[in-house]
Amino acid sequence: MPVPVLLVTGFLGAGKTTVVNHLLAHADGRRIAAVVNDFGAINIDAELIAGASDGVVSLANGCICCSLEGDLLRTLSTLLRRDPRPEYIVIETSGVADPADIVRNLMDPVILREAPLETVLCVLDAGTPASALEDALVRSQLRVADIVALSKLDLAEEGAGVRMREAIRALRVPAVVVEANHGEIPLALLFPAAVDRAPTLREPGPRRPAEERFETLSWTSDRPISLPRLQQAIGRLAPKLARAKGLFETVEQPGRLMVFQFAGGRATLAPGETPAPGMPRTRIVFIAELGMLSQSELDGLMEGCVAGG
Ligand SMILES: Nc1nc2c(ncn2[C@@H]2O[C@H](COP(=O)(O)OP(=O)(O)OP(=O)(O)O)[C@@H](O)[C@H]2O)c(=O)[nH]1
Repeated sequence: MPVPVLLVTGFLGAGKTTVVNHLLAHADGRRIAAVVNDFGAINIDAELIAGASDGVVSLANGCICCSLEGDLLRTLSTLLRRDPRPEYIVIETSGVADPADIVRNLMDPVILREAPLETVLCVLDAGTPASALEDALVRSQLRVADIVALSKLDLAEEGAGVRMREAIRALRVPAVVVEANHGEIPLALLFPAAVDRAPTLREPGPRRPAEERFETLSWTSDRPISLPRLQQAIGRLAPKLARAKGLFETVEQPGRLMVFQFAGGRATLAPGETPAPGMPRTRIVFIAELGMLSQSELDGLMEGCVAGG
């Protein structure tokens, strides 16, 4: 039996991991394998994806639309050889990935037969400004979508949903648009009931490598972080950042990890798990357009956040 693949795309911080997490948490016993690609050296997303019924495979330190394309195909082959075989495979791309290249790779005849690309889901922050919808990467992510999930409607202005639907229609995106409240999308929509039909052949657009536009810097430490100092540092870094996320222990609440997210100009903190032995207590990745942020500037600001720093 072929294993249908769901490809989840969408810009940095749009809400892809939230959708994948929701999907895995509502798998109802279905074996769903997740392949998660974080562009940086540390794959925070793989750690944030909990409750995966058939394991999470993490692809880090590169982008599956650029340098890791071979890794993706090898990973899929390995997943297909698992016993028992997964019933579904979800691939979460990094927010900087142009899915056109991934779709092209998934059109490989063997993969298409064994793990056909069933659905491409693009998660779109409902608060995305009109100008950002003109961005070539965002357009490419939208253009390959079968379904566009509008996230963060709870944070967006009134009427944002209607405006986004109109904007998507104006871009001639041939997708079904749904609302995803904190990642809530019915599984049946993403993996329609198995029908005996040939997989859809797709014609992706031109290549646009993500690694030429964004870079990921990371910062790790074994010392806890002072929250007020971190807030100050993030305030200074914010204008340069496209996205940041990480896990850290605070001076204020030792022994417990906090999950830090910076997306769409908004920073949030949520309680996380207890720190795993052997892992640095603080791991944060920062994604910026090339040349916007240097490692030395980042190190300087972040070193100032640790206790006694
Ligand atoms: N209020 C609100 N927050 C949301 C919603 N969906 C996602 N978020 C938050 O948005 C932030 C980014 O969500 P992620 O799911 O990590 O985004 P992502 O697209 O996986 O991010 P990258 O993989 O780094 O590009 C997190 O803090 C989420 O909790 C939503 O519907 N409402």
